Amino acid sequence: MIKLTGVKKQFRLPGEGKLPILSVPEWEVEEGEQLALIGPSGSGKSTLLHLLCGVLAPDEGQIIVDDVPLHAQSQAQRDRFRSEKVGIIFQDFHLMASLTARQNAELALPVKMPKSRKRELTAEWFERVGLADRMNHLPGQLSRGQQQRVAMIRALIRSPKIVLADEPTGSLDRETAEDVMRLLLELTASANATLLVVTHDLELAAGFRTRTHIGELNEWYTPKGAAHPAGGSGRDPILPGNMAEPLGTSGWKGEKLG
Ligand SMILES: Nc1ncnc2c1ncn2[C@@H]1O[C@H](COP(=O)(O)OP(=O)(O)OP(=O)(O)O)[C@@H](O)[C@H]1O
Repeated sequence: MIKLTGVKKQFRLPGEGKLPILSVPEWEVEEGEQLALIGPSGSGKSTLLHLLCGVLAPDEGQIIVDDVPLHAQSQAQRDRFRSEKVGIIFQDFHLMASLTARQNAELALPVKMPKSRKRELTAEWFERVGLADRMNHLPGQLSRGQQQRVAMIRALIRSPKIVLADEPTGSLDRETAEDVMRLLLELTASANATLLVVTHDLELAAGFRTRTHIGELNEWYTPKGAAHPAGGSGRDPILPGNMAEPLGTSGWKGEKLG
């Protein structure tokens, strides 16, 4: 579903030359996989999401997402790819304050879709996330957790093949964060969408069966395919207390990439 080969990304800083950000020799994510992306601040997690949805292009290497060679596409082609195939969820929801929750969700639907179909689809989705009675409220009249649920509907309503979430629970309290993450995992699993979540929350990351850690110096670690120490529960008892060490050396039989 996602395959990166020899990807390099750097940014040009005025007066300072080029700053290397990401160097990914090889990395694959399978269709339907749910993956937490963790790593220190500034290690390039958001940059990676921007490359995967085509906002940015790599300086070198190949990025193939759902059979689309993004590295070989124009910005316009990548923009079309993003609107058709990718759902994106942000830490701060990015809802339009002057539109109702339902109107915000409808923004993601094709302009040409009949209004009656839009109404039907949004009603179904608001029911699914438990907000059927809040559809006509403005974002400012909703709690932060409810706003993130609306943003989730907007990201998922077109049934994207890939869902990218950048710190989706970063501005929520613990209980709400857990609820929102649970819902995101359930909704993407039932749609067989591939989910990548950037998070600093190690407790939430521990709930993901697959994780990739980007460390200092662009080191990549992934426990993909490793036997899970916690058996069937999907939780890694090692991770939260052991973040001084990268995942690949923490007791997981992690495969170090790069
Ligand atoms: N447009 C840009 N121009 C120059 N430098 C940039 C640009 N975007 C990001 N960077 C730099 O790239 C590095 C990686 O940024 P990025 O936002 O991807 O990291 P991150 O791992 O998501 O960090 P955080 O966890 O703090 O959000 C940082 O040093 C950042 O300053």
